Amino acid sequence: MPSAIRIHRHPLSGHSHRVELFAKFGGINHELVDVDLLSGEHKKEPFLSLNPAGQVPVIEDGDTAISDSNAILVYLARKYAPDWLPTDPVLEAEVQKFLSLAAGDIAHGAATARLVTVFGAQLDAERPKAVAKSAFDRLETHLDGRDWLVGTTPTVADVAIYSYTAHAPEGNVSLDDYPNIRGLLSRVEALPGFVPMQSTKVGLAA
Ligand SMILES: O=C(O)/C=C/C(=O)CC(=O)C(=O)O
Repeated sequence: MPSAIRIHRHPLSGHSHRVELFAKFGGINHELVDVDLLSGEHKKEPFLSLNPAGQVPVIEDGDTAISDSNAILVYLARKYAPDWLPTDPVLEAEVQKFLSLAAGDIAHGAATARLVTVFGAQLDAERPKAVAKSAFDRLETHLDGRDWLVGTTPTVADVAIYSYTAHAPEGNVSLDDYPNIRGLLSRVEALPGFVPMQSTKVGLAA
């Protein structure tokens, strides 16, 4: 049996959660390594040798270190759980589109709005809330008549979108107007191996 991959993460980070979630869904042997963001562990050695960008998550798989949550999902799917990443070029491009959405308007929208309430970030929440609403409007329309974002089975796209979308209400972005999105979140939560992200308003600001 290959040795466990190490997932360096923070329990309140949605980027970290998507990697942990996928490791569970893919049945990938892993261990979680908590990074103390409060003390700035991610901005010092030895963490910076793993990821010079100073961000969680990072995985170590043997001698290989990979950062960027979506890059990690693609790596893990290709290596350990290929059913989660289509090889058809059109479907793969569709998956990539949603990974870009997760790294773009979801990160700058719902995730950033949550930074204010959970982590006490000093920024105006109105702009990220508007970005979140625009992204969710598009997702809601896309999901009309679909169970999953791409194709007929769950892919890494659904995992990448899940964490910050499910936790958008923590940033005061309501999901009440988005029944299709709530349906997708419920389907993800019903998959074998699902683990919730820690949900608390006691974050770094506390
Ligand atoms: O790995 C990513 O895709 C992005 C990570 C970050 O932006 C770091 C964070 O701020 C976070 O973990 O939420």
